[in-house]
Amino acid sequence: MTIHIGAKPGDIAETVLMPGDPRRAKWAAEQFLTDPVCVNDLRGMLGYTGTWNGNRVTIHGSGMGMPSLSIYANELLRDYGAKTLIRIGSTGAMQPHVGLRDLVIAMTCSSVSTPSSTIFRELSFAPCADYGLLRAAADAAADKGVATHIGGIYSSDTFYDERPDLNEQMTRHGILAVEMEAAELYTLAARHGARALAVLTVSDHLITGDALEGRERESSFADMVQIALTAAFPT
Ligand SMILES: O=P(O)(O)O[C@H]1O[C@H](CO)[C@@H](O)[C@H]1O
Ligand SMILES: O=c1cc[nH]c(=O)[nH]1
Repeated sequence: MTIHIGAKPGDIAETVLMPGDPRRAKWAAEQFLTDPVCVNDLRGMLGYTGTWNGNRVTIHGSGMGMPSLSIYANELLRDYGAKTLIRIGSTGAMQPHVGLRDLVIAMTCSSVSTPSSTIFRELSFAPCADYGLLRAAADAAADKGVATHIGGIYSSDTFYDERPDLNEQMTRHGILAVEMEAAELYTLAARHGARALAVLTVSDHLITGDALEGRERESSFADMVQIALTAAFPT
């Protein structure tokens, strides 16, 4: 047990899927895992371990924003020996050609800051995905026929953003979409010699203002979870 995760040693699998929303962790575990067992509920941050196609997997919430994800990812990597972390999250599209329900796989993550920024001082560290996971997720998405965009994303510290000028610069520089956790996830994985990837579903569009309804979210989130699992355990 750590300060924020109540799981016993051995309760957490080496592969962990991390949605921001703890209830998405419960939903995904119930939908996709065989014999899921709740291994953490401290602070309501749910984590489940079960198997997928015979492979042991944990699905654990990260909370919203990099400070929250950083706590859980640090403890999963340092104290529970996690080796592969895949974020499964929602994202807001920043390009006209990226549509609602499309998948975005984050190759790199730009940010204004992350909880790790202070250790880099003058260095502008470039958090990037594990290439093997990225390639496997791209293959899985292609096999499934899901519209998918692979490239740079923006990991923001704010949901209610007051910098339209910054968003304009990111759109201008090809950033596909915005979310709030992946840059720190990639940085921590690099520090701990682990693999990380973010597979995201477009839930809303910053340019058009369109947004998915609740039911539509569920079905497109299912594609994302399946693709993340297939990427973690390619056949
Ligand atoms: O759907 P999740 O995984 O929570 O991800 C996105 O949604 C939250 C904001 O509503 C932030 O956590 C953002 O990254
Ligand atoms: O962080 C997020 C997630 C979804 N949509 C957004 O606009 N921002």
